[in-house]
Amino acid sequence: MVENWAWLGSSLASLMILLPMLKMYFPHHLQFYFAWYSRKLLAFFDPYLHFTIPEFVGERMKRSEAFCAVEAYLSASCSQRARNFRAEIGKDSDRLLLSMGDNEELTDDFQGARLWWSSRSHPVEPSRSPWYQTQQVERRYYHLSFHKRHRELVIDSYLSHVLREGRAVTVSNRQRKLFTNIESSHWDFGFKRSPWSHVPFEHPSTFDTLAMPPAKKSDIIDDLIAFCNGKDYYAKIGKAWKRGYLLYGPPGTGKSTMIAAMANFLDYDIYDLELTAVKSNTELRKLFIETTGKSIIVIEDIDCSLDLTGDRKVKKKKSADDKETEDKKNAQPPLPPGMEDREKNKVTLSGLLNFIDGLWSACGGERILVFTTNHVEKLDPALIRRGRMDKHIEMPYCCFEAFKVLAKNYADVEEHDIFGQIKELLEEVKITPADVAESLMQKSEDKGVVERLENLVRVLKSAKEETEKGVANGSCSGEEEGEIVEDN
Ligand SMILES: Nc1ncnc2c1ncn2[C@@H]1O[C@H](COP(=O)(O)OP(=O)(O)OP(=O)(O)O)[C@@H](O)[C@H]1O
Ligand SMILES: [Mg+2]
Repeated sequence: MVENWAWLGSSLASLMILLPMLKMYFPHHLQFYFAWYSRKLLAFFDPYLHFTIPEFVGERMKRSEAFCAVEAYLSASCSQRARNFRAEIGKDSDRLLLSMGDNEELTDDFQGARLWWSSRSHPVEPSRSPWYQTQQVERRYYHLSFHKRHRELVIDSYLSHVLREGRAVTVSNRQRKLFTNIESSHWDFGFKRSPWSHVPFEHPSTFDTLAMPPAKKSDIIDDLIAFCNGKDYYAKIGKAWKRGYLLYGPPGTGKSTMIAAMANFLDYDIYDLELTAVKSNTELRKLFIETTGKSIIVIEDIDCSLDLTGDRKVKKKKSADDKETEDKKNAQPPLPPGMEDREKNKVTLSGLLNFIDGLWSACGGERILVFTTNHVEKLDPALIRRGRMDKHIEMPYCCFEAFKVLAKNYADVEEHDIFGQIKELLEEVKITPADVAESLMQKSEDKGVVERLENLVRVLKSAKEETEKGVANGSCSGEEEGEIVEDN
């Protein structure tokens, strides 16, 4: 019975939509009366309310965000219950996205209310405007019916539930991207080109394959989970929903690998910001505004990116040296025009600090900032203080626990007699996970597990000899406790 009412209601609603197309056949005054009376009739008999969500909206016929969210929301139940599908290849994706086919109907239950969704389409009237001609022959829309006693529930809760869930499905279906900034001379906002270019993000690193002490790893995972579930908490404490991580340690200890693992864990995009290609603080802000939520913004090797370290000191010293500098400048010939711009336009420490936690940093929400460095001691304390870089993570040399992860990944071995010897050597020798991984890597078919473990023992022994030789000669190998090895 209920279904019959819903059917009657939705049929009359469809008639309303089709009415404009009947204008060719009905005189204008009749069209008006017909529509008016049928609406009255519908309201009198039909206890059901109806929503229509068209695919394209606005003068420019943009695809409606609400339509996309509903489509994604219904795609989950559609793959299980529908008999008639539409399948499309998602943008930048190699997956088929399923949606309801024409005239397909689905029911949905929400907090005790039953709702009916259907997918419809109607032919497109040819445009009279010579400027706007569309290629489409039909226009799709979703139709929702429910009993009027659920009006408040649907308007207050159900529709936001559909939007939220639909957006979440869209995020998980999307092909994640790795962005990099384009030189500003190639930016073209007139044609709505972004200052970022991108490729699909396909790095396979995960926290399972990341070699580091387990306690440290689970601490980072817990921190990430708390961040991505913390929308309400951040709002409550009045803090922008973002978190900064500083990853520091010698080359080859897995800083970049960790960033990829973080992105895969959280299902985020990555914006890899090449700071040396950014000419000014204004450009930096523009780049930031063009990033989206659910992303990690990375600045690798922050100590090498720009001369950010001395900026504040320079400012302080400046007043004392002002006169002297001014005199020197006056004595020198003027810089050529291009060079003058370069001198003026560069990213400064205060520009970068603004980028991290100024007013603009709150736009978009749900963003993680990661800085990496081999030389943490060179960074200005203002740049990495808690609140800007909230969590400092040292990426250490390879310990036995980390080795076990690498042995499992690279050689498929979890326990072996040689492990004892390796454990002792790792306690005496500083070696990066990258070097251990290289020794364990299978380079030819005939190299078995034992050969690869023995190869690692050889590498560790020769590293130990090197260190001992260095100590005997009284020369420092540059690898004292806590010291960071120079990247040659
Ligand atoms: N902790 C680790 N866990 C798993 N693999 C690692 C780890 N550290 C290094 N590797 C391996 O070594 C290679 C180099 O690591 P990665 O590029 O992450 O080092 P990095 O710390 O970013 O070095 P750099 O400071 O030179 O940028 C990676 O491709 C990865 O295979
Ligand atoms: Mg790196």
